[in-house]
Amino acid sequence: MKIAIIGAGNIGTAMAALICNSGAEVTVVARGARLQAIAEGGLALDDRGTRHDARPKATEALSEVQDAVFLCVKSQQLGAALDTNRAGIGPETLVIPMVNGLPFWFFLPDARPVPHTDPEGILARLLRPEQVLGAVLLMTVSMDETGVALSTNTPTLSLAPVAPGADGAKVDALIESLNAGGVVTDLSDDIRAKVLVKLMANVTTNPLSALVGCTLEEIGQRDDLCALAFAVADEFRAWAKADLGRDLPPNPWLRELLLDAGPFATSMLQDARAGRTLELDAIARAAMTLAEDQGQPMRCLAAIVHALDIATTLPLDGTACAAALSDLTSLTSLERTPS
Ligand SMILES: NC(=O)C1=CN([C@@H]2O[C@H](COP(=O)(O)OP(=O)(O)OC[C@H]3O[C@@H](n4cnc5c(N)ncnc54)[C@H](OP(=O)(O)O)[C@@H]3O)[C@@H](O)[C@H]2O)C=CC1
Ligand SMILES: CC(C)(CO)C(=O)C(=O)O
Repeated sequence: MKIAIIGAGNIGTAMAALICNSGAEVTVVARGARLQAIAEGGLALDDRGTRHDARPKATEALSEVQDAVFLCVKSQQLGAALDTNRAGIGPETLVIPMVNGLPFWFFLPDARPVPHTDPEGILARLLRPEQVLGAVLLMTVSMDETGVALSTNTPTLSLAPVAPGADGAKVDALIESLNAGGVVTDLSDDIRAKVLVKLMANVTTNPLSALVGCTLEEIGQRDDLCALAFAVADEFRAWAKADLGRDLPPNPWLRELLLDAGPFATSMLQDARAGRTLELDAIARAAMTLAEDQGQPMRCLAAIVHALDIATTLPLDGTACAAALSDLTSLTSLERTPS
């Protein structure tokens, strides 16, 4: 199989290093110094002490049609990444956006749009719903200063066509390649349920972690942070039930997950520390807007997003952090006090 990975950050590097083990012909799309480094020295993943070194092809843009293309960029970068690589994506190419957040395809094949996820309409224009595979990746990856991806758990991936009419044989062949490379992959019969559970974990932790500079474990351990995460979870769960008829796991499940995750800096905290754009549109604003449209605004999440929007540096330092936490905590206690 010809498999391309667009984006050679945390997830793209980890995926490329593993898929190269499978015998597939792998091409990585990167840019700038990262492209040069991969072209010259390959790339590597260190999975809890086991190292996977790989020498995929490296290019600035795809020029040959692929069997499958993994989009390993941030959600707000999907449109531009697709556009630049149009030559590698034919009508039969499977396209797998490996992003967190509420995905642009969530309501397909219905026409209902997911706000904030395809602002320029590029994804809708360039992709046929039948060629898109929804993906939920459970993996924690960061990168060391030499460009080696570091992961702390076995990558587990769920995939599923987002609309009827997908090429089932090609999907099966892709799943076989992924498993052969060491990405534990299944074909999900309810990918949207998995998206919502993963998003509940991200929406409750990523923005908060970027604001106050805490790891997942710290959110689980500190009562003040955990209360805020739970307040967002309550809002998100209420929207998912009212709008989508979906039940999501309860708060004790969330706390267990956070404590089990250990001292991991979320991808949004990594972005905050590096001064990069935060992935708030897909992870927070999409669901916030849908909930607002339903007359059920997510006030606590909106307050965290507002605090991120007005911050001059992120994560917040000592005094600013204490003030923001005090404001947020008073908001959640007001919400929980019956009038
Ligand atoms: N890290 C994690 O543990 C997890 C992350 N995720 C999700 O996975 C997705 C990817 O995250 P992550 O890997 O951490 O993000 P990174 O920011 O580490 O990687 C994104 C990479 O894509 C590159 N890129 C962006 N646009 C293009 C383009 N047009 N052409 C080529 N390269 C491009 C960026 O390059 P440049 O630096 O040049 O901009 C960067 O190297 C996100 O949605 C994230 O939320 C999901 C599960 C876990
Ligand atoms: C690994 C995990 C679940 C941590 O929140 C994540 O998806 C992220 O960092 O974006």
